[in-house]
Amino acid sequence: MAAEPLLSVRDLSVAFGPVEVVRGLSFDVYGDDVLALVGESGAGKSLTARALLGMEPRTATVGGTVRMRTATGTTGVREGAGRLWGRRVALVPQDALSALSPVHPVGDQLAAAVRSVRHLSRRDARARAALALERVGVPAARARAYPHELSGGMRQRAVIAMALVNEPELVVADEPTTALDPGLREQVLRVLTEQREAAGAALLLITHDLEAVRAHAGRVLVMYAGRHVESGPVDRVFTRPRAPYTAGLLAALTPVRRGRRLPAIAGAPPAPGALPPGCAFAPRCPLAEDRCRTRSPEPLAVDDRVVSCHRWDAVPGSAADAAGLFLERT
Ligand SMILES: Nc1ncnc2c1ncn2[C@@H]1O[C@H](COP(=O)(O)OP(=O)(O)OP(=O)(O)O)[C@@H](O)[C@H]1O
Repeated sequence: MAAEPLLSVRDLSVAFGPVEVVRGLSFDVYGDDVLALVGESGAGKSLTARALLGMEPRTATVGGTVRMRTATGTTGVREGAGRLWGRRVALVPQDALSALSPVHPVGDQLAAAVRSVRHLSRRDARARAALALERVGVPAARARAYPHELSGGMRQRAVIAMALVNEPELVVADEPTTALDPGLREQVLRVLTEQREAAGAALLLITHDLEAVRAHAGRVLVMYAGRHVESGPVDRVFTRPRAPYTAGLLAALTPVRRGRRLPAIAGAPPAPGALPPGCAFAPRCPLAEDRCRTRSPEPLAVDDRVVSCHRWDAVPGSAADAAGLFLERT
């Protein structure tokens, strides 16, 4: 891992009017990283990604800083984030149709993207586009197809090619395979991770699929109700979660006691604007005590990770035992 992060996010907040839906979020992405962002629906994962790209909704107010390392060693800031789009940072969205124009063949769209950042002839740009499509498994002959003429899997491959064609340093993929049939998801995700590796780009992967995180990510950041819960190396966090919320999420992966699995943590996250005082997870947490209900935990460096939980040292030492905390309550 490079000593200096490619992307540094500090105290990021995203608010709609008085309601903060992302709050005090800090993390780094390194040049060779696959960082997964996980958490239940509404945790603020997509808005975090959009804010990094300068693509947040117009009604949102973004605070904090996002800095990106430049070739000269100085840093860029979020004020320029809109301009980073397409060149240094690229997005793979959930829905391929929203990323592609319905009225142009995919090859032409890729070639236009190439020409938007490079002075190349049409022919050279088209050749580059065809190569990018071939790399992700879209045969050259399909470059002339319109998006609606491609299958869902092929379309998502084309979007991955589009994201990588201008050799970005960071790819942000927001649930890149959710819209696909389950059988195709792993295949397309593998294409994305292999291609980003070949291109030497870092990947910020937003997903609900914890198996995919285990298979493809090096580090993970768990969010709850817009805040940081736990972050660190996947192999460590998945085998020994330090925050009860992480343990509860992982319970879906870990057979606890006589093969029983927990389908989901009981209860639901709080609505934005109605967060309880203290730790937002306290009402659902089997380990919560008084201080959890009154004081919000600050991120703390513990061994190989950062954890935002007052009770981290009371979490059992294995993922299965920690998941068992939640089983007691079902
Ligand atoms: N344009 C908007 N206006 C107001 N609130 C919004 C807007 N977009 C998102 N939100 C709210 O912000 C919170 C975080 O949304 P976000 O889409 O980032 O969550 P997420 O973690 O990506 O969820 P999912 O996994 O379902 O995609 C949610 O409670 C959502 O309702």
